[in-house]
Amino acid sequence: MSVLPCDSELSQVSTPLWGTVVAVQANFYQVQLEPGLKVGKLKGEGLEEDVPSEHSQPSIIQSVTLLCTRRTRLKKMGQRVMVGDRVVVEEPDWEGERGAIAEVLPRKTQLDRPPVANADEILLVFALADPPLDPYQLTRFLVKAESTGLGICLCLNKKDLVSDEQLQEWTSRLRNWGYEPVLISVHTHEGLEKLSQQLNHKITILAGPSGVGKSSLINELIPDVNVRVAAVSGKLSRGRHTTRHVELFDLPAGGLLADTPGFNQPDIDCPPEELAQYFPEARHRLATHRCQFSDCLHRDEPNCAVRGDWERYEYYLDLLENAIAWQDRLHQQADPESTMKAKTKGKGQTQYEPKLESKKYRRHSRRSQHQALEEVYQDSDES
Ligand SMILES: Nc1nc2c(ncn2[C@@H]2O[C@H](COP(=O)(O)OP(=O)(O)OP(=O)(O)O)[C@@H](O)[C@H]2O)c(=O)[nH]1
Ligand SMILES: [Zn+2]
Repeated sequence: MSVLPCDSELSQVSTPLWGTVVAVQANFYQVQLEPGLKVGKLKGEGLEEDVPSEHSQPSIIQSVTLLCTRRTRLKKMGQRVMVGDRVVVEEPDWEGERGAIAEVLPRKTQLDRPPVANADEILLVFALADPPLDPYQLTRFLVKAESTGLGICLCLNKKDLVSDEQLQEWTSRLRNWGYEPVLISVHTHEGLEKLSQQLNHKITILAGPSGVGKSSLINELIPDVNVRVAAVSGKLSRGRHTTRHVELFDLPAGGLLADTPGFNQPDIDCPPEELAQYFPEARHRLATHRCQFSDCLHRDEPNCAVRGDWERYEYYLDLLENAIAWQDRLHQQADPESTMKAKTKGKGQTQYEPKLESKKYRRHSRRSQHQALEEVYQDSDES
């Protein structure tokens, strides 16, 4: 802990203290205080105990983390405290490194999976090779990232494993999708400086499939963290059961990075009519042209502005089925009888039978239904 005397800023002596929640463990919150002022002197550094008086010296305290509880009042209000929350801390116990969260500031953004408040950006990491870059999987991740409304930084790692031609091909292909990838190699350090600049002073959520080098990248960006790295083959991916545990790491140049295994298998759980907005190619088309029908799903409707020969249109159609399946499931959960029709049997008994699926969303492939089921199981597994 560094303590810098600073007489000139006496007027700013800070109670309450402000901080950012960097980790949540049961009912405890690690709050990293913003560099600020404290009246008094620190024990254990040859200084006497904290006794505020007119002779007390104010000190700037940098990078102090306090283990905090949440004030009962917040609990009663049902105020949730999330990683990334900006909070007011009261009653700091400097020696015991404890405190109490008295207030949560309004959130700029909020993600529920993973649970992170105030994130600015998603850093989506894929590898150019080993594992091979799969455009469909990349699209799923991109759509999921787009649906959060946060900024997206697409980063392609393992540049050292591919030829210049392949790099060129991927770059121009992704530009056509609407993305400008940052090409890096954690092994050779290429591109890392540019990437670090991109992350400065932001809360960034790291996402990407297993084996692409996320842990290696964290270790490189934050040298004292030491996140486990393993060979691609024979390694269990970081388990789903840690999904809800999110921690923010301090980036040396300012900014926080959240490592979130929970993003490894993105489900497409958005309303079908929103999906096109998550494809930059479709977004651009809709910015200049209109479909004939305002509720067009851009499949086979006449005079559709989105349908066309852009590369990912087939992926759009596929993910649309996922989104429709998700919405059907949601309707079913909300009102189980809505997908059943009543049939009167003899003796006045009523029995429910499944209705045909609603007209508008009738085209389900076996594949999307199968995926939907998998997702249901995943969800129940996690809760
Ligand atoms: N050739 C090459 N290999 C890399 C590079 N970055 C990481 N790797 C290797 O890729 C493998 C996987 O790296 P990890 O950092 O564990 O990948 P991860 O994304 O954290 O994987 P999960 O923990 O499963 O999510 C390791 O063997 C790394 O040494 C790179 O730039 N070039
Ligand atoms: Zn359309």
